[in-house]
Amino acid sequence: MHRLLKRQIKKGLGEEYLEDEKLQNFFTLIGDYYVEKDKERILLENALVVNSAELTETNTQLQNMAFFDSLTGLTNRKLFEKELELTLKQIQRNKRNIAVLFFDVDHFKTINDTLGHDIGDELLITVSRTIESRIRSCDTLARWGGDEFVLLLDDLAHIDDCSIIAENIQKAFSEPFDIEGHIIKISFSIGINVYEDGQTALQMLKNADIAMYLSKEKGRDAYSFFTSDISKQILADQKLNESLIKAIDNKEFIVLYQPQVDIATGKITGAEALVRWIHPEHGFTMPFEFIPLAEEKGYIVEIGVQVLEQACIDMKMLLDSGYVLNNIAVNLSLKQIRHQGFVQSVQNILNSTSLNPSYLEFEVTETMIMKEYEHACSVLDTLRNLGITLSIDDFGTGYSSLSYLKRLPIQKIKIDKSFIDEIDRDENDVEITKAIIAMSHSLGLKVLAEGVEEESQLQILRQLKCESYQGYYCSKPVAIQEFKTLVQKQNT
Ligand SMILES: Nc1nc2c(ncn2[C@@H]2O[C@@H]3COP(=O)(O)O[C@H]4[C@@H](O)[C@H](n5cnc6c(=O)[nH]c(N)nc65)O[C@@H]4COP(=O)(O)O[C@H]3[C@H]2O)c(=O)[nH]1
Repeated sequence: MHRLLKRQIKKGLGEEYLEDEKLQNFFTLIGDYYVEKDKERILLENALVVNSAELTETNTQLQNMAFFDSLTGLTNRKLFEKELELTLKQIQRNKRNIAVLFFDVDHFKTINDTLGHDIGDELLITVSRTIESRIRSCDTLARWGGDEFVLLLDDLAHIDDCSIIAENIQKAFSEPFDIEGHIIKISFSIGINVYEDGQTALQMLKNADIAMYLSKEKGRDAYSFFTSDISKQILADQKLNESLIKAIDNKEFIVLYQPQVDIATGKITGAEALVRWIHPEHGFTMPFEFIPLAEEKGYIVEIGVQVLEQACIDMKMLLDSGYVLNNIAVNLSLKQIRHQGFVQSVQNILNSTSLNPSYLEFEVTETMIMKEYEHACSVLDTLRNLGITLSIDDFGTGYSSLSYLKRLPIQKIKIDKSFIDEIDRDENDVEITKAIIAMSHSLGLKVLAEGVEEESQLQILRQLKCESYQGYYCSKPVAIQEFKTLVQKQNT
């Protein structure tokens, strides 16, 4: 027992209380709690002013403060940890299945920021009551902090019951809630750790938290079980994240160029700029290995600036050296379009590199535009007004809706590689490609076919009056020097 406590118990309540086991436990816990919170002294004095008749009531109040969350009334973190430790001790003697579930409310910050903290608080109370209504009395639900909750499932008949309970809870949140007139729909990212021999309370909680992050990566509104593979994956992601931050500072990215070819003349008319990362340890790293994380974390905004700058510098150099080319195409991500300073940074790069905007083309995908249609349209209108060309990448894999195409300030459609792969064997692909080309032409748009690898594919595209293509048939993406050689060879 804490020395100060001992002294105060002796002074306030008498020596005999020192032997009271219940009281010792109670005070030790309270002492622990407030030592952490730096409020030990105040609470101890409060606790010891009481006489024995008042002790029970004061105990209850103090216990409430120390072990329960004041907003939701749920068990708090401290008590949950103690209960979990106790349960783990019990299962050494009496074997049974237990699991810890870690819950995080998806996008809670947005709700708090937009609707205010009072609504956020009400929502957390509703969340608590709703989860409570879906669990058994032997389970313990606690508020971990902020918008995080933990659940201890005790005495599970079968491990699979964890999934059933998680799905049941998800189902309880499938309909929106009415919080003081605001209709709010929420979901959870859930991580599950099923107890395995030797695990400590801390490990169980940490593992459930790691599994919760996997659910976030899956796109939220999901539950995931902890496995040692996940742990490796999360560690690898953390490492990738750290090296990506360094890569931006150290400018470790290079830009390759894939030729775009006029089908009628066979001449290279432009190129698509494709980023590569020269990782200091792993070397040449392809976009699929880092672009998804860069998009998720928002680093794509800075990487995009570096790629755009390099592409504009190289295009200007090519034009100044006498190469006859029409365009340099650069991929855009949704995060870039959303970024407030994006249009200004494009303007700055065009100014500093002195590239005429009519040579620059931005590629956007249908899916990206549909996610934020109004805002995307307004940014694309501004870019178009600067004189930049806009094209739709991966066409045919998203919405492919005529009405939205009509509204967008685009000049070119890039037919997705998946329609070209078997165009020389599959009549359906020929029909789809024919329809896309006819529709694009009727809207006054040019068409480029992606992923052309064979002469037989090119022949069909020629018959279908597709203007240009890109693909390994001409060249893989190459460094600027090699691109220059290709243009010299092909265009003379
Ligand atoms: N098998 C095969 N593949 C072909 C052929 N022709 C082209 N490709 C590949 O198809 C991808 C075309 O780029 P994308 O659709 O814009 O798809 C790009 C784009 O979405 C993204 N990406 C690349 N660079 C950037 C960038 O600077 N910014 C952003 N936001 N995304 C980028 O990464 C994706 C993949 O880029 P890459 O790995 O360079 O892969 C490139 C290219 O190498 C072919 O004939 N056969």
